[in-house]
Amino acid sequence: MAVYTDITETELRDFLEPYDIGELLSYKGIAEGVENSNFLVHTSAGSYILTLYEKRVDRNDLPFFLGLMEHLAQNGLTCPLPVHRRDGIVLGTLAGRPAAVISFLEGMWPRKPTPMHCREVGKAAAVLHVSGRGFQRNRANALSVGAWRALWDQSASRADEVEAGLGAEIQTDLDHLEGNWPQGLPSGVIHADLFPDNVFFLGEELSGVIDFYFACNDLFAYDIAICLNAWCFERDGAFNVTKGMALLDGYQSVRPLSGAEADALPLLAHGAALRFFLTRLYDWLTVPDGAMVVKKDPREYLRYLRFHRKIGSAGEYGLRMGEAG
Ligand SMILES: Nc1ncnc2c1ncn2[C@@H]1O[C@H](COP(=O)(O)OP(=O)(O)OP(=O)(O)O)[C@@H](O)[C@H]1O
Ligand SMILES: N[C@@H](CCO)C(=O)O
Repeated sequence: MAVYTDITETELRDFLEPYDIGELLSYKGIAEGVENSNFLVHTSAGSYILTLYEKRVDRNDLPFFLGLMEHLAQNGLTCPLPVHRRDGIVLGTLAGRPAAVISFLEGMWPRKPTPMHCREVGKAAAVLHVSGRGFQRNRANALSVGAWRALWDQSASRADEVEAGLGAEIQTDLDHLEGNWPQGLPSGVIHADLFPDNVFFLGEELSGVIDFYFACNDLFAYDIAICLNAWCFERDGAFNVTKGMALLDGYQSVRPLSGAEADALPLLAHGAALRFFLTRLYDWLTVPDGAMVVKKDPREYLRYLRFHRKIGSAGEYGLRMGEAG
């Protein structure tokens, strides 16, 4: 359970007092997620999510994340809305952490994504990219290629605990990705963590996207690369090209890719796999004492990055240029 910081009922009642969301009836920690502490809060007015922002979230970034949710919701993407207090403020402090209340979104995330889910998430990613265009704030991607070496350095000495001989392999990847990372591709606001557990469905309908706490300005195609990793591999580590095709067709039904974006996709997918491998590895080796959190296995992403190294062109992911429908 990702509850790094616990709260008492009294603290919560005091925190909720400036909001117009009725009387507190119950609350409980949410047994999912690895980044922040989340609570489901029931009041006489309905259900809400209370988030206490933890280690990877910089308080100065919160106006970007919370403002972005409002902007996207107003421009065609279904996502949670931050709840404003009576004085208009959306960000407070609870148990020493920055904290916000956001609206509760109905739906379930897909435990076994199908090509239908992949097509819908591809579409939603493109809608997000297009809807984000007028958003006035900017946030650099703190976990892009320039940050990976420092992240690796924090784990490198213990990486053999995960797999012997990993050091040289990851160094080679870092050199290759740093030396070849594309410049000048179309960019804007990206989600940067669009995994199945952040996308809700009601039946076959995508009912909303959550968890904007890695959102940033970066290459649109990098967001697609993250999705290919998160949605299109099977449990046995095999890439499912039918899912890849569905995801890329779904994306291109809203925003077609340029030739340069298509050419860059294998490298971006390789980089995306390394990014999630590195954060998982760091957490695997250093998760805080006392936290109840299900750690994610870095080896899953090690398999993926080994796969991407061998990809010659985006067609191998199922990309069809000029013929998506
Ligand atoms: N607006 C919402 N409506 C309904 N449920 C939500 C909402 N926000 C969060 N949740 C629930 O809380 C869980 C964790 O939320 P979230 O993914 O934002 O946490 P996190 O710690 O940032 O996780 P992650 O590991 O995905 O980064 C979700 O899987 C979902 O069950
Ligand atoms: N989606 C991430 C965790 C949250 O950043 C992962 O699966 O590693």
